[in-house]
Amino acid sequence: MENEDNDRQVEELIRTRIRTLPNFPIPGILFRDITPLIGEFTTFQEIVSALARPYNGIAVDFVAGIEARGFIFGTPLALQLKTGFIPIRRTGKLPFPTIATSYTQSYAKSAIELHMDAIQTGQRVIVVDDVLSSGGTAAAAISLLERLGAEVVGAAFVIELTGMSGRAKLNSYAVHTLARF
Ligand SMILES: O=P(O)(O)OC[C@H]1O[C@H](OP(=O)(O)OP(=O)(O)O)[C@H](O)[C@@H]1O
Ligand SMILES: Nc1ncnc2[nH]cnc12
Repeated sequence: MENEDNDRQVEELIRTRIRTLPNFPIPGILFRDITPLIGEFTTFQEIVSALARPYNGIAVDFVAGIEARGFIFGTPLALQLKTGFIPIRRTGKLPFPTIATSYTQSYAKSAIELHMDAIQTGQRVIVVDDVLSSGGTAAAAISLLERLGAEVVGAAFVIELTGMSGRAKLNSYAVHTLARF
């Protein structure tokens, strides 16, 4: 009950603070700008604590964040859960040998990669990003992690765009989102 009240309060906080801009970055996209959520300490802290809540007491080896906005929430989440952090980056940015994949997300095509030594088989990972929309980005990140033998124990997002079927794309994973639009 206490957790449900907390969840409702955090969802309300996000709904009040998020900034919504039409036609960015391309016509037809209603862009959900998370910068007001991180510009103020208590809001940022509430959001990171809410992201962590389902994983408190669960064995997790790493939080993996997806460039760029996934880094903003992923690194404080890793510190809160006392895990290491794995950056999943756009291709060409990581210096050590990598595995890569290309994907389509809501308004662009892109490619991401992961250092080949980032994970040992069986290590338990949570994937984090700011927005779950089509799920293309998160599914690509999960596929890379699983190619290295990771066990993906959850995928956490600050915002879920419910009309975009990202949750259906990730239906074999435990998806945790803080606010739905
Ligand atoms: O569910 P999807 O349709 O895949 O969309 C979600 C992705 O889109 C945004 O990233 P973007 O590619 O704009 O990159 P950024 O984080 O570098 O801004 C967002 O941060 C997610 O990573
Ligand atoms: N509508 C949207 N707003 C912000 N980030 C997004 N990533 C994918 N779709 C998005």
